[in-house]
Amino acid sequence: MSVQNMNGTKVKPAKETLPEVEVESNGNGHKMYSYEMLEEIANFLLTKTNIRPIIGIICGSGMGSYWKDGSLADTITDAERIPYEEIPNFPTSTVEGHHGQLVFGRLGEVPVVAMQGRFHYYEGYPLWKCCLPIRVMKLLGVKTLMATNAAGGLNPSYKIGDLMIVTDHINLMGFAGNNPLQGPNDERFGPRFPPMNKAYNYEYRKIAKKVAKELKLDNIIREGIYTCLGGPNFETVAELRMLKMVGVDAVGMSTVHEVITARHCDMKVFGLSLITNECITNYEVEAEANHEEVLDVGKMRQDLLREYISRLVHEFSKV
Ligand SMILES: O=P(O)(O)O[C@@H]1C[C@H](O)[C@@H](CO)O1
Ligand code: HPA
Repeated sequence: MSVQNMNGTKVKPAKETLPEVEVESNGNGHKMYSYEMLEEIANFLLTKTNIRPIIGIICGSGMGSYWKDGSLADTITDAERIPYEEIPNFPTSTVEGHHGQLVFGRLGEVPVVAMQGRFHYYEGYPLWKCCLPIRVMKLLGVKTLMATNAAGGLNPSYKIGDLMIVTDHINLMGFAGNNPLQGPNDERFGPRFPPMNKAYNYEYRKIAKKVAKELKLDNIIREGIYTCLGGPNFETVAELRMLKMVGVDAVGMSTVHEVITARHCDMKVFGLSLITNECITNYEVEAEANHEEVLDVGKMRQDLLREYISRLVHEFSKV
């Protein structure tokens, strides 16, 4: 459901959030959920479904979360949908294009759980809370995270509608001292100082390129470096020029902290960006980035994404 704001733009109405039960301080003014609380959330979900997912999929903006018919999350069979509002102590989605539910079911034979809607820093959630579902997935038995996102194409050779296999990321928010792993470390999830040089699984990336070739997607498949800014504003020309200089290929507002959280708890990760708009690095250009275009490109590519990701799930499940 959406309402119009004063400018006539469609926005999601604010939802009432459940009262938070916060038990541990992360030493930075924020409170975090304990391992036991996350276990409670996972156990609650396990009572709601018989599906035991091994792959978790995060649907990016407009990529299965908004366009109800034919979207990736709607392709899942034996689907059991659990709205975020019904999950105790779970955040809620506030962004248009992020439906706000977990979908348990199967893609082919493979048991999966899809997040039809993710949480972003700009919604007001601290990074650890944006990433809470990843740890819940881990406790559900998920071994592999497939994080998809909509992103602006900064690499000049990229075109709108291209798919970028993420080879690596630059954690810009981390440079500014903001990290989802900040605070006391619970070794049951992972080590205090996790390595990040193998963030995006090499084998998966090879498979993704092979499958893209088989599906004749060679002309739209790219590989590159993603970075996340806090949002919600899109970037200035000067910011984009700077990001280009340091080797960024695609710019978004998510994924990096999710991947860090997933790697911390030893999940294997695959990242995929849909290039939904061109990053404008020239003051003479009239066009402006906007969320509607992001959602429209998601819709334009939904059939292709559904086919590609379903194939990848099948291949990844064999590794
Ligand atoms: O959830 P993702 O990262 O796919 O969403 C991108 C970033 C912003 O949330 C939004 C901007 O249009 O799309
Ligand atoms: O150009 C962008 N910048 C940041 N986030 C985005 N998400 C989609 N497009 C963009």
